[in-house]
Amino acid sequence: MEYSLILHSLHVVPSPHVKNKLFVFCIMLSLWVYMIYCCVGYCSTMPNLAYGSVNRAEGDADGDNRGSSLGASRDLLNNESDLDSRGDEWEETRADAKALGDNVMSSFLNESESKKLPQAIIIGVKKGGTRALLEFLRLHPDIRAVGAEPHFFDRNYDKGLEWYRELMPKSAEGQLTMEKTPSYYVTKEVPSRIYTMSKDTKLIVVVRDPVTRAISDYTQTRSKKPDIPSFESLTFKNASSGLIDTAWSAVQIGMYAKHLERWLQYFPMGQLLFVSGERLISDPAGEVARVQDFLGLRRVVTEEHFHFNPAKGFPCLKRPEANSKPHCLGKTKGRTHPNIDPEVVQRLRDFYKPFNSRFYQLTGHDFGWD
Ligand SMILES: Nc1ncnc2c1ncn2[C@@H]1O[C@H](COP(=O)(O)OS(=O)(=O)O)[C@@H](OP(=O)(O)O)[C@H]1O
Repeated sequence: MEYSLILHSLHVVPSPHVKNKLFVFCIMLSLWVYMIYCCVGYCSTMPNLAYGSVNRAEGDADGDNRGSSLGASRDLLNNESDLDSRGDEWEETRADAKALGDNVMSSFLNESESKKLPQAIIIGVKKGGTRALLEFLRLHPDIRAVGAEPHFFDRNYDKGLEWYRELMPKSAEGQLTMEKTPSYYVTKEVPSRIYTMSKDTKLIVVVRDPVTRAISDYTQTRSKKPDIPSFESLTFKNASSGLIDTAWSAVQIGMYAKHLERWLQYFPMGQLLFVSGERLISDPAGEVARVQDFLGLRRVVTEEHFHFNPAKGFPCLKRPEANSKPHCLGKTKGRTHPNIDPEVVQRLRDFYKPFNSRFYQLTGHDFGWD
């Protein structure tokens, strides 16, 4: 009896009324799923206001160097930088994890998006303002940028171009792919390697007064290793000679002309853009306009995207369309510098003078550091 009932129920044919209800339910369900994917996809193609996540993560990352996801660190100039950049990578990788999630969703709908090798790279300089520039540019809808520093051309070159491409976010036709790794500018092997990838790569360098840059570099190292010797003693080869120690990376990076000459063996001057780190703070919209022009993009990021925060002393980002609070970079950007003996500062100024003059001559631009 039970057996025949089961058989009967298996062969029950739903009435037309039930069929209609099922049909409508299926349509509603598909529409609902489609709308959710649309919303997520739309969000990921909006200008990327990653500041919030960078900001939060920076607070956590300060003084903590765990979690570098981009391979073993190796700095060709000075080991201390390994420690420095790992902290940055950690905070930036978290911002990227979010971007990656967004990418997965948006590409679900847009099959035409693909990962591309970067057509433009911010190659330096360390402590010049590279993070600020990249975050400003990420507001542009035609730019897709990886937040973490890939260090492909200096530390991870043996992993191959496919490894590098995989790190990039997906981009649609007409969008530019970018990355920033400030150590590229001073690493001997990098110009030829980028040239081998593509001789058309656009190169952006954020430069800043080399003396302030050196102090900023030292401040970052000291925040991780409080016991290092004083800036004054590291500046000189030894106390008695009074000779500047050009082997110290904090000093060496600021000899911009010397490094530029290496790049010019591979790339014409017109393929490099030098952004003033000072103007990036005093007139961010002006500097970003130059960068957008250089990249051949519409001037989308403008004055209305910046808000100067007097407490922080730096411009922060805002989205004019949303009435949201401006987002500033975290506390690892814009640190208070220690007071340095003015005599040592002057010695460094004198040391950099010929390098600066040569740099102004090569770039055709006086950055006003002297
Ligand atoms: N908008 C904004 N907010 C905060 N900080 C800003 C900004 N614009 C430029 N800067 C300057 O950027 C300096 C850090 O440079 P980088 O991002 O190139 O550093 S790093 O090489 O990636 O570690 C950082 O250096 P310090 O002031 O020495 O911390 C800042 O002076």
